[in-house]
Amino acid sequence: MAETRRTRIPRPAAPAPKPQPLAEQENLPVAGGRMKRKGVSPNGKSGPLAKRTTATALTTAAPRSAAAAAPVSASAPASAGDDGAWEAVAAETGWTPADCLGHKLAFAKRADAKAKVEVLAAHVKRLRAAGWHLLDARDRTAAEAAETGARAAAEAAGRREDREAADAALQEVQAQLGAATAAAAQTDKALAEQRAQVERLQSELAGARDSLRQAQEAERSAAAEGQRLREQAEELQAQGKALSEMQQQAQKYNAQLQEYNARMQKELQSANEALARTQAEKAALAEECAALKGRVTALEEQLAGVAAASSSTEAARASALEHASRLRGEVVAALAERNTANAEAARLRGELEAARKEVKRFREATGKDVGALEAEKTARGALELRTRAQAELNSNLHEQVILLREQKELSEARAEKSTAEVKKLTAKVKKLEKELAEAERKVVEGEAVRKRLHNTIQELKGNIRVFARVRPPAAGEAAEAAPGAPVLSFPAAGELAGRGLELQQPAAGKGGDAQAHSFAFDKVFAPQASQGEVFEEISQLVQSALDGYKVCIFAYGQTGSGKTHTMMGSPEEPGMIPRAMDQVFATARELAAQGWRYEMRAAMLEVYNEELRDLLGKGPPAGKKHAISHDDKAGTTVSFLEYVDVSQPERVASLLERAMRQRSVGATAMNEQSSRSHMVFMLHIDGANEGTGQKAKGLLNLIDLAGSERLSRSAVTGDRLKETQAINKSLAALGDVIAALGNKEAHVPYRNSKLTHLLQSSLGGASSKTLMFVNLSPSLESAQESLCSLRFAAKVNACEIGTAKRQVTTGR
Ligand SMILES: Nc1ncnc2c1ncn2[C@@H]1O[C@H](COP(=O)(O)OP(=O)(O)OP(=O)(O)O)[C@@H](O)[C@H]1O
Repeated sequence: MAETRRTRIPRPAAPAPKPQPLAEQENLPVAGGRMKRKGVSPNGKSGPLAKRTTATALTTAAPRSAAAAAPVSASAPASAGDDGAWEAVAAETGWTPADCLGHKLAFAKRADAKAKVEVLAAHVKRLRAAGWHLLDARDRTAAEAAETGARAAAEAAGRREDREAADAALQEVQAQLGAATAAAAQTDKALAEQRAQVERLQSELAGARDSLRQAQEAERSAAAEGQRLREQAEELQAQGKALSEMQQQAQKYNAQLQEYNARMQKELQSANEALARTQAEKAALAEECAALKGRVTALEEQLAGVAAASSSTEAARASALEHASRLRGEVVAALAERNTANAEAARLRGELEAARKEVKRFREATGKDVGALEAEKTARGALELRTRAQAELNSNLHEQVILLREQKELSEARAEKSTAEVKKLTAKVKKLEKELAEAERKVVEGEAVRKRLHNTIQELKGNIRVFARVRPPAAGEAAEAAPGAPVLSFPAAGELAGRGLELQQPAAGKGGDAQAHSFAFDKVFAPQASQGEVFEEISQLVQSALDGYKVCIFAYGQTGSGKTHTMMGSPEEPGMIPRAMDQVFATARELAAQGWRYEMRAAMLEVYNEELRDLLGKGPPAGKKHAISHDDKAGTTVSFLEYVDVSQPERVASLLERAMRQRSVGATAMNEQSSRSHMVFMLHIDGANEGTGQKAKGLLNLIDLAGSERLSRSAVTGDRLKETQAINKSLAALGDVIAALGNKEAHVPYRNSKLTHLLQSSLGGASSKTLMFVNLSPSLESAQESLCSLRFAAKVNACEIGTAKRQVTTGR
């Protein structure tokens, strides 16, 4: 039909669509209908649709008979169509163009030739309309094909350009990455130098502080010694003064005593003399009295003789009377003399009595008698001796005072020297402190640069990273796929050194070939890598939690591949969790110098058979369950979960021990101590900077996942089978979440497992950073499991999750 039409009315041939490469066709975007509807070719010129319009115009312009349709057989539809109006024919007959082409004409038996010709002409018109219609359809299809081809070519060109631009951007990013890495290395070096300088300055400062402390101590002890000596000297001086006063007083008293003694002796002597004189006078008077008594007696005898003789003679009596009167005169005189002597004796007796009284009075007044005076003398002698001794002591003390004064002067000189040294040291300390402050400022600046670079590198590398770690072979464990071909090997040089890993899968049967599978990750740790080396690589990530990021580090791998060893480790070789805690505390202490204060709360729980279990607390009350909730402000919370304040680092070790004891441990055919649950350590970090008013809210999740082995291999039944199914389900859910994040899907199936629901805010959120360890056993019998783990890890590694933003708020 098309060909027939082409002979009658030549139509411009539509350009054949260019065949497109399959890949490009596959890559065609679904959009494009808009251009088709508008009838504009992708290059902007008139496209096939325009051509079709031209062809239609030609057809319309062609002379066509307008004969009316002749009646045909009763079975044929009535013809009323015209040349170009297939739609009219179709409306009239209800045919499709194929019906029309396949229609057989049937004439009425008695129809004459004219009628037949008319029927024929009418059918020819219908056929022509059908032909035109089919040609139009072909043209349209060809035009659409051409349009699609052109658009595909344009889009392919666009995609090529995009790819080239992407390549250029990638190169630029790689160059940036290189530059950033170099800058980071330089900064690290500068930081290390600054740290070394700070350490040197700190040690100098510590030395200077020690010397200063020593000097200050020496100064203090010298001052104390000086003070003690001064006090001693003052005491001695006071003692000396008191002693000299005492001595003076004693001397004065002594002199007084001596004076008094002399006076008393003089008085005693005069009293003794007076006594002796009085006694002598008394004796003389007694003698005179006795002599006078003898004379009186003799005179009385004479008188008696005279009186006797008077009787004999009167004359004699007169003379005798005369003599008697004379004698009487003499007696009177003698009596008067005797009275005088008696009066004198009485006076002397009175004097003696007075002298005695005086002596008595003196004795009473002094309480001393001669013996006492002797004792006084002896005491005075002793006093003199003491005085002499005191004088000696005094002179000794004086010498000591001089000595102490000299010592004091020496100490003062030393103290002055020390003070000068202290001043010098203080100035040095001040200088060192200034240098230290400067160095610390530089460190702070370096720290800020480090953070920036770390985050830039992290952004460039993507916020989900994968590290592979292969444990050493256990005793008796075969680790070769074929002689000399280890199951897991590591490229020692080239681009993949430190990042590449090759797995040799043993031949399936005899004569088969071993298969090699190559993988590349962000980092690969060979069996000899120590815990410290591994931690070194994640320390920056751990640091991010203090900077306000939500960090999630988990260990994935089959049972017995070294997950628990990597995350928890042993007391001899502590794993990532204890090391991370140490680093967090150490860094928090360092950041305190920049005004940061942190509050840290830890919780530990396990996800066992899709149930949460608190490893530190008692768990929910009977009939209740732990419930997970996420809130922008409060972050992730789990009801009835015990959060422990770990601002004191000493508490962490015992917490980890407690949690590990509580963790569900069961035995499988793979590992006698296989952990059958996912263990999650959560550390909430709330930081506030007093100086700047900044606040940072970070979260560190460290997860030891349960073993990922396949059911067939772990040979478990019953409860263990249920456990393994639950583990596999949650691991699959974790993979799905990561894949959905990587594909930027609108819905991320966090709620498909308790583990992913719990980690929702830390996986793929705006401020989250994720690292996965894929732990591998080097054993031959684990090769298949290792391959599964590596494939899972490779899928995770291929995901690119958006740029993380730290949760820092400013302002008070
Ligand atoms: N890097 C390593 N260096 C030395 N020994 C290791 C290393 N990794 C693992 N091991 C040892 O291998 C054994 C199994 O390791 P581990 O218990 O950590 O495995 P796992 O993956 O946690 O197993 P499960 O999933 O059953 O808990 C342990 O005895 C552990 O000490």
